[in-house]
Amino acid sequence: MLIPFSLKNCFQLLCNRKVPAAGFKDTVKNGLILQSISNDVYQNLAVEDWIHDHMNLEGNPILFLWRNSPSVVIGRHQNPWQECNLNLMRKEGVKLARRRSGGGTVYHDMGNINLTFFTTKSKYDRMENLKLIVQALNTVQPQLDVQATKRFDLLLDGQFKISGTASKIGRTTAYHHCTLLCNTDGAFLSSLLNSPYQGIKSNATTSIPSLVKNLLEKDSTLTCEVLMSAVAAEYAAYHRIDGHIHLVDPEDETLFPGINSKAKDLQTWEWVYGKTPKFTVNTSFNVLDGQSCLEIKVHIDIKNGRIQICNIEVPEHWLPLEVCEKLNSCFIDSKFCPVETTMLTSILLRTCPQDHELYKKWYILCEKIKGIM
Ligand SMILES: Nc1ncnc2c1ncn2[C@@H]1O[C@H](COP(=O)(O)OP(=O)(O)OP(=O)(O)O)[C@@H](O)[C@H]1O
Repeated sequence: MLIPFSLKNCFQLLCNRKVPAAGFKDTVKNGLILQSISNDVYQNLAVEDWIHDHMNLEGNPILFLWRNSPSVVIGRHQNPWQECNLNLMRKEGVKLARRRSGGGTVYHDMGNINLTFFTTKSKYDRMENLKLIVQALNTVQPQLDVQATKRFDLLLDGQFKISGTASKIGRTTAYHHCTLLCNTDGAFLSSLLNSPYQGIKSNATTSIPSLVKNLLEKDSTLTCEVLMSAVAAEYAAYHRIDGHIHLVDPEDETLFPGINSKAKDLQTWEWVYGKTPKFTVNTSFNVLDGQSCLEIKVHIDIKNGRIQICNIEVPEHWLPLEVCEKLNSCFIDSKFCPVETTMLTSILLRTCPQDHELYKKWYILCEKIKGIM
């Protein structure tokens, strides 16, 4: 008996089943195309996690299309302080997300499409997916010169990056996700992906900056909507599946049981900042001492996003050693993150020296150090 087609049927049958139910193959027609109705980066990344963890993709590849409100997305093994301007992001309300896949940092906004290709591990093939995108682009605009590179980027006119790739390979399933720049704010992208922090040393993966360009600059008809439809049509033709794009709500627990807790996990400080590979900061700054300038040196070791060692070197005549050591120890175990500095501020204020002059110096140093977090 053929089961009437509904997305919920598909999901229930594909979840945790080694073999699709009898008749089901005809129903799902060997694959699905989904599009998120949410523009929240954490919710959309949670859909990826959920599909990766729960679905049987044997013979049933899935294409997931999604877009986000302004967000910077770092790779699994990256250091956000090295990759982006966190202060600017906070000021402008740009979200920071750490994805589960490796690779470099990309900027998402509503002018950027994200495409996730889910397959079994054995069917995972990034070049095949990129060729499919190129084919879709050529269908809507045959004059476009787009090539896939060995690094799995897509280049326009041989030099401008329009797509970056990353992937996650699990025990049985895998996904390849990539971006596609249609009409992104390029100037904003550049300023956000420019770290102002000095003196960071780490083994984290570093991004490889490229010149980027929007497809819309080449042809004003190449909007995100047009490109999403074109890729979906190409995908359907390639896999010989129903080309209908199913809209999904990443908050729908009846479709994705447990998904909201996945989205919550992706937003935690422990995941976004705490997963940063250990790193050190060696920096210095000047403070005024009457008419002259004093150099203050700072060395900080950070592990799991928390300060393990903090050494502030100040000329003793300016701030007595015992006061400086007290300040160092206040920073130990605090989260290296400006969002968390309100808590740190209260600790620092509770422990600051009573003496008015010392208090002023203590305060200047605290503000300078918080500025590098
Ligand atoms: N949405 C985007 N689409 C394409 N390129 C982007 C986008 N956002 C930023 N970029 C460019 O890509 C650079 C990062 O590229 P990088 O190769 O390090 O990472 P990636 O493309 O995510 O993945 P991978 O490291 O796996 O290739 C950024 O510095 C910027 O020049």
